[in-house]
Amino acid sequence: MKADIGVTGLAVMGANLARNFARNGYTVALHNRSRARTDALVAEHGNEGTFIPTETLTQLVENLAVPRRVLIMVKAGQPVDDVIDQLVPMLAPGDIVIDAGNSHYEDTRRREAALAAKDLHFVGIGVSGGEEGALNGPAIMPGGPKESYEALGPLLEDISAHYEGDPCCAWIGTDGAGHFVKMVHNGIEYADMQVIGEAYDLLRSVGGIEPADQAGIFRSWNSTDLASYLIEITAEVLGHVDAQTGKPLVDVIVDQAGQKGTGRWTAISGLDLGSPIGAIAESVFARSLSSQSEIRATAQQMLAAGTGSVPAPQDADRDAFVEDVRLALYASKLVSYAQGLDMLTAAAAEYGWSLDLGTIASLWRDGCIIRADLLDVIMKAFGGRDTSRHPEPGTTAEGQPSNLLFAPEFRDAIAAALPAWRRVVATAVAAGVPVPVFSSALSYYDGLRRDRLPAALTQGLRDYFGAHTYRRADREGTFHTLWSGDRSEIEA
Ligand SMILES: NC(=O)C1=CN([C@@H]2O[C@H](COP(=O)(O)OP(=O)(O)OC[C@H]3O[C@@H](n4cnc5c(N)ncnc54)[C@H](OP(=O)(O)O)[C@@H]3O)[C@@H](O)[C@H]2O)C=CC1
Ligand SMILES: O=C(CO)[C@H](O)[C@H](O)COP(=O)(O)O
Repeated sequence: MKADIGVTGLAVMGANLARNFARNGYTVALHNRSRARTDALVAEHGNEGTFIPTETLTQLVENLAVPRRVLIMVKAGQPVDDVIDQLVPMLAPGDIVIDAGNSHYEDTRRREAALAAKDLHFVGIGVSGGEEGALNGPAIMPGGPKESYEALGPLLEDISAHYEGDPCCAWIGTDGAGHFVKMVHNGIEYADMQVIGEAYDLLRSVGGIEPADQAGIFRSWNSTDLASYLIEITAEVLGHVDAQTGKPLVDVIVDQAGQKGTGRWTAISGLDLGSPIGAIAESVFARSLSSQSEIRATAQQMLAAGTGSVPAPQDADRDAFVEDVRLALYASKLVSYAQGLDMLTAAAAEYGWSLDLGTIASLWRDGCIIRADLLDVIMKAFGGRDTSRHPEPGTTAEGQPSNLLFAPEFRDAIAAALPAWRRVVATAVAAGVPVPVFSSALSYYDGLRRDRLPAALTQGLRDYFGAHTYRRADREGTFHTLWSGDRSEIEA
């Protein structure tokens, strides 16, 4: 008996994906660099399906049906190259190598080109959903050659999450497109968590609402248009009491947020593409600032003067404040999604990918960390799922808004939230509570809408010190003012 797929790398994600394939009726060959993980998986879960444990990559390959499908789920970076280098000499044209880790999309582009030259298919897929998603159904974002999706897609769709019958998996685009989309998913994930954190901080620092009571507030918000996995688990975390101290767990956890790199990559790519993704970038910087423990400790002594404060709202005012914060959170969240999707459009143009925003939003409706009711509305705003990527019926991508915020339902929602959003940012500034994403998102929104931006002055200054020239609003051409001469204007 040959296996339908081989999985190498059996830590949290690989082991759970392998079990997911097996539970869906596929025969799975298993391999891990150190044998112990393979043995543990078979010992603990061998009854969940048909596994073929192997000791070496050679054995793994020998046990695969043709075309061979090998899924790599090892630590991102050099380990992926190491495994590919070992696998390639053992594979034959038409075989498929799948990298399902959080690899950088440029690495995926490089690896895809190298394997294509050997007539091998290399498929970089983004997987989201953490440990539980990997086992029970993650969101899957596969890139790579479209023809490889014929041999691989059905397996991936079977193990993916499903939203109202639609698999949360569809071919995304060539080479690194799948990993790029997963990277942006994570960038949005960073912003989502940061706006939740800012809401929590405001409710506590200004509203005087303790974590246990906030758990109830977040639980109630999960029945509004904020309904999402992250809001749901926020209620769980805020409601959890530390068994050792009796304090809310959130008060015991060190306030320094970790990061493994995908958020940073999103911010860097945004800069490279010229995409204004300030809300996402601010969420990365917020984690960086949180981790600067020494400088923060010094600043608390050196920069103590002028700490803001506002009176805590009482009773009815408090309810109004809570609702204001909810609306500010929702508006800021919409802006970060708009920025992430806008960045996908920029990347599609840069890399020649045909990214369909409706399809991408549809994949994020379930299984992934940013899953939210909102994503079904976003999918519909972008014309639904592209049927050419998936056999299910759907509408065409024609008439898509050029920015999420232009879709009527979101334009109206933000307009309704705007007064509350401004009040919340103003209150936060007065109280000295940092709200980098609430405020950056609001500035993005205001910046988009403003008829004249101070960029005109920036251009004037650039022309003054560097003869960088400027365009005029009243006629065609490029101009330079002779600043150190008679200050007449010449056509450049
Ligand atoms: N954890 C999560 O929630 C998510 C993780 N991901 C991504 O999935 C991938 C796997 O994540 P996770 O399961 O957490 O595992 P880790 O990222 O912790 O990687 C551990 C695995 O990599 C193997 N490994 C490390 N170096 C090498 C090497 N040089 N050669 C061969 N194998 C090596 C380890 O083998 P050994 O046992 O021998 O040490 C082990 O199987 C990562 O890219 C991660 O970013 C994606 C979505 C969610
Ligand atoms: O990909 C994921 C979820 O979608 C991983 O959990 C990833 O590790 C999250 O990023 P970070 O560790 O930087 O918060």
